[in-house]
Amino acid sequence: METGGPTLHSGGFGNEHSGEAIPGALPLGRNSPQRAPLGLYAEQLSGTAFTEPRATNRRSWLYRIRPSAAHPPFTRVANGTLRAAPFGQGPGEPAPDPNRMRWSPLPEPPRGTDFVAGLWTLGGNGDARRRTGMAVHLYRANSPMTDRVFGDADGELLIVPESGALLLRTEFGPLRAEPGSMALIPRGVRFRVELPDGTARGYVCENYDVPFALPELGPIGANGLAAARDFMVPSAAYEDDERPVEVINKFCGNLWAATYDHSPLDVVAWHGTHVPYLYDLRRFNVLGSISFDHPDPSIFTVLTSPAADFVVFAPRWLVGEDTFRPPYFHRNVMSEYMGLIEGAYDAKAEGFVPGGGSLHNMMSAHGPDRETFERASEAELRPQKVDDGLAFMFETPWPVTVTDQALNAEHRQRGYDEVWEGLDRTFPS
Ligand SMILES: O=C(O)Cc1cc(O)ccc1O
Ligand SMILES: [Fe+2]
Repeated sequence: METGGPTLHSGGFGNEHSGEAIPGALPLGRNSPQRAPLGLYAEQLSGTAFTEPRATNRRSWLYRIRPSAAHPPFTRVANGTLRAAPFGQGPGEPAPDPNRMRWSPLPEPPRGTDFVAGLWTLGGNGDARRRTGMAVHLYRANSPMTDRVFGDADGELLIVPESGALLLRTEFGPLRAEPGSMALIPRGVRFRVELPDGTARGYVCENYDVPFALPELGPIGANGLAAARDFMVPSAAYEDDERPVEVINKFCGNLWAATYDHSPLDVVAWHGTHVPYLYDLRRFNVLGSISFDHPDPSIFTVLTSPAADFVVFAPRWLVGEDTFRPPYFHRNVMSEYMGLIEGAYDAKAEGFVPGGGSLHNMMSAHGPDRETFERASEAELRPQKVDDGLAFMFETPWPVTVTDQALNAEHRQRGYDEVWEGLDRTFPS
């Protein structure tokens, strides 16, 4: 039985939140009363070390019908198209590759593919066993998860829907993530994905590392970029289902499953800092240059962590005088995976399409394609609104090693280098 729909409340990213599906279910004044209210079991879920400083400590207390501990052994199940760090080290796995790469959207999945089965790993870095680095996944699904629930011990999941909404039924309550929003599921939090539109497609940044946080604002001041209060948390809702439910646990890169004799989404009340969030990317307060030059895209950072920044290219005005306005040519120590949620991106005239993606690895030279370069070099520099698309970037300090399936995918666009062909010399000889 589900109590409550996807009602949300604001309360600010990183704050102490709480939820209570039945009044009185949440203990007051202590976390572990001798007997928790309503016969519930108290359980702590720690996302950071117990001793982590207050500002970055993440933990929640869950008050549930049955303790998560009551389960039979986990056994290995097939990983499908999911892969994990370390990448590029197993036999036959591609070595880190400096070439620029671009992909068209994933092909349609077989009928009956749910969110977990539809996860397809593009690549990543670090090592899930050492809690460092990140992975880039895409997903495509045409079937809701039924009688199974997923939890990722390896990291938090930043989910970016591109097509089709996701109804994320989490231990903390439901979140409905539409294209144009992002959801953040903390490490270890269990959830089931339903598909209100029947099908869904999108991107996932799996962060093995220190959890995502809002970036500091420095000279920007007290406001701007993503506002803490725009991160919504679910209202508590629980399932009281005594039926077999398979819990899939992603652990050190592999999938393990155990069948519980009840739904583990049975949390009646909770409080804490280790909670799922939903954020509408159009709430992002875009800042930029109002004089000249194209700012570095770090100004568009929504969330940051040591392993990855999540950067959004949202509608904005370009007013730079005597300025080449699209992204400049560059070589970057950081590695850039980009995806497109809708429309077009101002550095690429064609080929970079919604549901597709590009990878510009550490120090690989990239920037505007020839067509964009020529157009922007001649453009009349009136104030111009860029509002025909929504793109994002997962930017990571370490090279992204792609998986064999990504390197050899039919939907990888061979010949991507050609977009920079014909940038002929104009320097007089
Ligand atoms: O390569 C890209 O398109 C991403 C990007 C955008 C930008 O505005 C400046 C630098 C950069 O890497
Ligand atoms: Fe770039």
